[in-house]
Amino acid sequence: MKKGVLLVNLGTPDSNNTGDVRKYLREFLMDERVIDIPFYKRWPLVNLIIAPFRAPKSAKEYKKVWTENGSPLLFYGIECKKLLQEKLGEGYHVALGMRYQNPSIESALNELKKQDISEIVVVPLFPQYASATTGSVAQKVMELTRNWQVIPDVSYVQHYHRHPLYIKTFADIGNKYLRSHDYDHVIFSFHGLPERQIIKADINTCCKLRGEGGTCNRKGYRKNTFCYRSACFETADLIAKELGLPDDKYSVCFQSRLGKDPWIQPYTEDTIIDLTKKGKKSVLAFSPAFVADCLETTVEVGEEYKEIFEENGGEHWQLVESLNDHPMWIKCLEDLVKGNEAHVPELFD
Ligand SMILES: C=CC1=C(C)c2cc3[nH]c(cc4nc(cc5[nH]c(cc1n2)c(C)c5CCC(=O)O)C(CCC(=O)O)=C4C)c(C)c3C=C
Ligand SMILES: [Fe+2]
Ligand SMILES: [Fe+2]
Repeated sequence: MKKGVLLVNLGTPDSNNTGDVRKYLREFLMDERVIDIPFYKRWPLVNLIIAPFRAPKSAKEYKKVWTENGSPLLFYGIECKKLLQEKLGEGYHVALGMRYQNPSIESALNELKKQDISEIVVVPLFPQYASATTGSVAQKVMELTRNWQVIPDVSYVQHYHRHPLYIKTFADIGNKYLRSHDYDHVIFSFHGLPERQIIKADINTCCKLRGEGGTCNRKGYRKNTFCYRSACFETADLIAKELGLPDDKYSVCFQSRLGKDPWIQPYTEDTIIDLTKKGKKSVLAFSPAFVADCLETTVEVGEEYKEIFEENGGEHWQLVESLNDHPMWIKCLEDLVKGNEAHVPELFD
């Protein structure tokens, strides 16, 4: 019998046309774990306001990242699936599903069902746990498998922001830039989340106890590995340690806010403006919540934040590209599938 592996990323539109982008946004944002408000409020907000108004603007941005291979998020997903399959060999069958749009998680599970599979390891392509991403993937897999005649043994990789190979791969890619230019500062810009969502996930009270709108920043936050905000700060500290960056040489911030509710802070835009006020002229920007390049890295960090930096007096802005199909990242995926205990680096002991 083979072991099944289900790689899952967020998903991307089928094409960069406004219609497909609108369809994608509707499916994505109607997920109750993403916009976590009651259905009767979510439906009009998504279908009558956000999706129709955002789709044309987003389609323009998707056109900028689209390549001859389509969306990079999907392209690198397919590459990772192929390379991981080669690495794992015949005892495994690797399938790829997207939480929203295509290839769907349902199609990937059906592919696995046709194999002689005894168990499935689900690897969400999100290093830091969030209910909106990892949680949503787990819920979908449970919904889809609950009526199978033979329910497989399914396990979930919940987070891997501490995995040394994930950390080292980002450091390796970043080092390429650090060796060739003397940067004044480094930023780690993570995808944001509504503040209320991390409060809801606050199983160890790390956010609530730290006050200031529920913050749990910096040292001593290691207990709750399911707090997205904590995990982001820890990720940045681990990459910075690997790069040998002193504390005052890097900042952590959160991008991609949607809507008017407070999201986790500091916001990337504010951090950039702050840095320019402090006279920082050259900045290297990591975006480690993403394991593949996508709209949020290439356009948002690589172009939009660069513009803000330059408008405010900055001179040199460089995005560190994502893990994509880096061999050390594929090795990390192999470790995650095989349940190899990641050595947890001791940061603060
Ligand atoms: C890295 C993990 C991600 C978290 C956490 C996340 C939460 C989250 N996102 C939105 C709204 C949007 N996100 C969009 C794009 C997008 N988001 C992620 C990942 C996470 N999202 C990725 C990988 C991408 C890029 C997809 C691609 O095809 O390139 C978008 C759509 C883009 C746009 O129209 O500008 C929206 C909208 C919310 C509300 C949320 C948490 C609640
Ligand atoms: Fe997102
Ligand atoms: Fe927290």
